[in-house]
Amino acid sequence: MYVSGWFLFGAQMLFFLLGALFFWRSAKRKKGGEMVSPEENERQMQRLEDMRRVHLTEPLAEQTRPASLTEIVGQEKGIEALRAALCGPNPQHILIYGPPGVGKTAAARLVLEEAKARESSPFLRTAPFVEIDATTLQFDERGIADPLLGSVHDPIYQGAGAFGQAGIPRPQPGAVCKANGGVLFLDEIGELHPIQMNRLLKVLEDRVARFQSSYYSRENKRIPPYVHEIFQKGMPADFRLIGATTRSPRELPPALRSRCTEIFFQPLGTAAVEQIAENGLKKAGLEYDSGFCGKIARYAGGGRDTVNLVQSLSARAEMEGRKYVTESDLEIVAETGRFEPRIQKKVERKSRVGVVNGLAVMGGMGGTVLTVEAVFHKDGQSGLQVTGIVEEEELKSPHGRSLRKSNARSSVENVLTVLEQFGFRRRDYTVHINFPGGMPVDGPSAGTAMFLAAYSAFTGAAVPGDVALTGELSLTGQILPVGGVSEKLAAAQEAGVSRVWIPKANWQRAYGRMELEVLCAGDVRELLEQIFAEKEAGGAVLSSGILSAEGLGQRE
Ligand SMILES: Nc1ncnc2c1ncn2[C@@H]1O[C@H](COP(=O)(O)OP(=O)(O)OP(=O)(O)O)[C@@H](O)[C@H]1O
Repeated sequence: MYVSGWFLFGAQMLFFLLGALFFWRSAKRKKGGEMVSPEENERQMQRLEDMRRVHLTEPLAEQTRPASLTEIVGQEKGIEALRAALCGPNPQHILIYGPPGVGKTAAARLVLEEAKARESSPFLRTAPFVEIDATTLQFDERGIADPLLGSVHDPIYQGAGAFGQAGIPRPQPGAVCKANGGVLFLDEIGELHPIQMNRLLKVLEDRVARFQSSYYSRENKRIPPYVHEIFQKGMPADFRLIGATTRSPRELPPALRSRCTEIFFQPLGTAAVEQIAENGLKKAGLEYDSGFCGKIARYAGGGRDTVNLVQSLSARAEMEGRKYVTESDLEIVAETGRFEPRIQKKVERKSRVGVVNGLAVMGGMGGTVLTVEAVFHKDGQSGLQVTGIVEEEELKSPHGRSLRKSNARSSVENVLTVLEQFGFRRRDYTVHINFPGGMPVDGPSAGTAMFLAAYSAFTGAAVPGDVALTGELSLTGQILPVGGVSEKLAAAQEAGVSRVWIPKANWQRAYGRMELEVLCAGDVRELLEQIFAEKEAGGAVLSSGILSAEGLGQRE
């Protein structure tokens, strides 16, 4: 019993000494800044080296990435605006709107390179381009980790590190500081959490990112001077913001919009997609029959889709040891990649009664042609039916979900009131207005198209199929200005429209240089005079050029 007591005491002492030795050694290492043993460090360095030695070939998507602004197809006006906003002596913050995969990121990256090469630009040759995607930023109210704005690594989260043991909070710079002196490209900026957005706006204003921590004290002598400096004066964050979004302008905070130059990138038309396909096939060294790029354009909605398709085509050809690609390759690739053929809405050129092409903008996705159909029955009854509209549309945003109600129905009511100026009496007619295609219809800007369809159905005057219109209608028949005219004109051109009427107040000289004819009118009488000028419909033309129900023998 006596011997075993001594034995136990000896074992305890040995255990204690070994523990003390271990803690002494590790404390010594940490004091010298050594967090891991030299052997472990060596092992990890070797692992990194081994990983770096592995190289796959450069994906075609990288090879085909535009290397200069001239290689970006179909965005000439957007690029011109980007250059003006960023390449001068006083670069602006910028917002780029446009559908996915049409070259927004590629253009932003390249325009900084161009700015850097200019003498007058404040961007140095070393100016960084820092890219971050707002959809990957998770908002954390405690701000423990914020890759965009930066955060403070408090000692409690630093564990056994030197700063943690000394109780020193450690500022972690975010993308706003990493972009100092260059460009911060924030993709999908519309998805940013509202609190993060407000903080970002503050950084834009101050050009400094500020850090706070309850562990920070000015009196703490153990805090290194550079950390004191950061807590007291902030960290420089002097950059130009380029935000890109697929949302429409009204979905972005006005406070952000008012600080930025807004630039719109267009959806890519068939010709642009064909050009991108051709460039991609050439870079991949593939041969193809003439007309093949046009077939690719049937499946690809944008530049990224095109590059992806070309990449898959190239992979197929390579697997089979071929240097050419065929239509059957394209069909297989499109089928397996679920590339749906693009519905290329082309307008019918023939004149029809009660059928008119309107124009609309679908969020950030660009313009589209929207058909309006009207049927009037003179059956001595009064009735109005509006069909084909999406009455309610759910909008998702970082603020939550909201419902947007279509006001197409009330716009039709306005249209009928204006039509009363032309002899229409509600009590005598059952009116049916239809919007084929089930699209969310923004009533007001489709006002003139609805009016023309109703006027045509009422009078029996056929409307040429290659005409399209946009414009809001007032109760007195004035045509009021609308938004998104450029996008609408691009969509009209793509759909084969040859003449478009827009509100007088929207007229710009540049529209006069477009392939299609752009005309404008201030009120419905002017519009009707222009559309039906010298054109016989139902055998009756009024001296003013405006057709009346009386003159035409209305459809019963
Ligand atoms: N207009 C274009 N001209 C030439 N290539 C294009 C064009 N648009 C897209 N591409 C090709 O698609 C790739 C992806 O385009 P990019 O990332 O610039 O699109 P994005 O508009 O920024 O899309 P997202 O909104 O999805 O980020 C580019 O690297 C390029 O290869």
